[in-house]
Amino acid sequence: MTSLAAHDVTVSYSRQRVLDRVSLHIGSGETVGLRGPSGGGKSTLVRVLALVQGADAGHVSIDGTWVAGARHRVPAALRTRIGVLFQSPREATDPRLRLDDIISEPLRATGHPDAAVRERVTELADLVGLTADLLIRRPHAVSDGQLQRACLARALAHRPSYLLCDEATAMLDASTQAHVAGVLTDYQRETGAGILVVSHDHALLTRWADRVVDLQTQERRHAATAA
Ligand SMILES: Nc1ncnc2c1ncn2[C@@H]1O[C@H](COP(=O)(O)OP(=O)(O)OP(=O)(O)O)[C@@H](O)[C@H]1O
Repeated sequence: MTSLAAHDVTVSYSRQRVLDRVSLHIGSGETVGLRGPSGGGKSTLVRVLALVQGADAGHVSIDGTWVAGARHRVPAALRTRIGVLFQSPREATDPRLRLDDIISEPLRATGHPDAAVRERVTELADLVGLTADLLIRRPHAVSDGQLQRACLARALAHRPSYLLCDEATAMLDASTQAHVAGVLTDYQRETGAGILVVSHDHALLTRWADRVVDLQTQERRHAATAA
């Protein structure tokens, strides 16, 4: 099965071990929920899976290709197969950029020509429901929900095979939350993408995910094995 997977990933910050031999896989077409206590390392695991943060031990594989190291050593062709959506769109965007520039960032970074970028931005804006008048505004002039839609468009820019959603709908009102979930579900149906949904909201996870992984339970299992 094709999958994005963490294999025995361990991460510590100073002396604090945040992830201890954590393994998790997200199969193509599958939606996996991830829950765990606050500060338990969920966002750290997302960054490791997104290939933007290295692990102290263990590694990540994407469709059978094993990856080691942090972002700068990972080829763009692998990185662009993973899209990430974070909780706070304001922290995840440059306040000086217009929404259309935010959406086009990953395409420009990989050297797409201007005409192709413009065409793809229009397509993505349509997909997430952003009108032309919103695309020329900067983050301060749009709502959190509108900005999160731009972040969703940016996450989909390279048509990723895997999408990691880190509390991505937690700050949104119910209707924007449903819209974002709908766009992701449609995208998954069309492309067979695998999706990881990190959330504290148990009801949301059981409604949305095919299976739910509890980070704490997984780490306790290791502790029991080691004892
Ligand atoms: N770059 C960093 N440097 C030092 N400590 C960090 C760093 N990033 C995270 N931490 C710490 O690691 C622990 C795990 O953080 P992380 O954000 O991964 O957990 P989380 O499960 O996503 O938490 P939450 O559910 O509250 O968002 C926390 O104690 C956090 O303070």
